[in-house]
Amino acid sequence: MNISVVNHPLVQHKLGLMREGEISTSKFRTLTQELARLLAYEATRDFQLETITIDGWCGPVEVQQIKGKKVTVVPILRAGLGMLEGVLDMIPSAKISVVGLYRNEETLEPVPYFDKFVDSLDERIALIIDPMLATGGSMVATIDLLKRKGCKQIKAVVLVAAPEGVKVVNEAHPDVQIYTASLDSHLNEHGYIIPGLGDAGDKIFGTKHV
Ligand SMILES: O=P(O)(O)OC[C@H]1O[C@H](OP(=O)(O)OP(=O)(O)O)[C@H](O)[C@@H]1O
Ligand SMILES: O=c1cc[nH]c(=O)[nH]1
Ligand SMILES: [Mg+2]
Repeated sequence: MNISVVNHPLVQHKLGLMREGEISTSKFRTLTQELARLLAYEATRDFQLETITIDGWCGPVEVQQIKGKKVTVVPILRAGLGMLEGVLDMIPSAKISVVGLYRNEETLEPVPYFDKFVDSLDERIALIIDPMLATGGSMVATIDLLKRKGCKQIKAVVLVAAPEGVKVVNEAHPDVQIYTASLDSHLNEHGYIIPGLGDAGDKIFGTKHV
């Protein structure tokens, strides 16, 4: 399976804090951004470097810089917005493409309602961000959209993934690597990840799930 579970102690500790049932909106939001930063760090580990010479304080000095990688970060609305600032902290020059999808709570199918992509997607690596990968429908739909626009290099960064969703993404798009803080147990009968985090969008935005 194309999945990297980031087992760094900071990641696991912060994820543990997020699982608290009565967590406040403010704490959940802060931890989402912190985890997004750490997962972005891992998801960019294979970016290549090149050596260049710059004018240093005592003359020319060789330094390393990331080689020709243009990045677009792709938050899936709404909940993906909760990770955006954290990822941009690590990749400040990234351009942002937005995909709006919500999951129909009865059919569990993704319903598209918005998209806006940056240009030159064929030259960019896309980092899709969404806290939850449940059935995988929303992630597959987003990857489909990006590929249709010419994007060739795509990674998915999620806080928590369900095995069912990972399988769906792997089967549809075996070239897409998934980075996550946890591969959880399973989905319940409503398509929620167990143990999961509950409804991440509602927790980030402070809306009540009824
Ligand atoms: O893997 P899937 O089964 O497709 O489910 C995951 C999707 O569901 C959630 O979004 P939701 O539909 O709740 O929208 P929201 O972000 O607006 O709350 C989550 O943020 C993912 O986008
Ligand atoms: O567990 C889940 C599944 C979908 N969306 C969420 O926010 N949480
Ligand atoms: Mg939601």
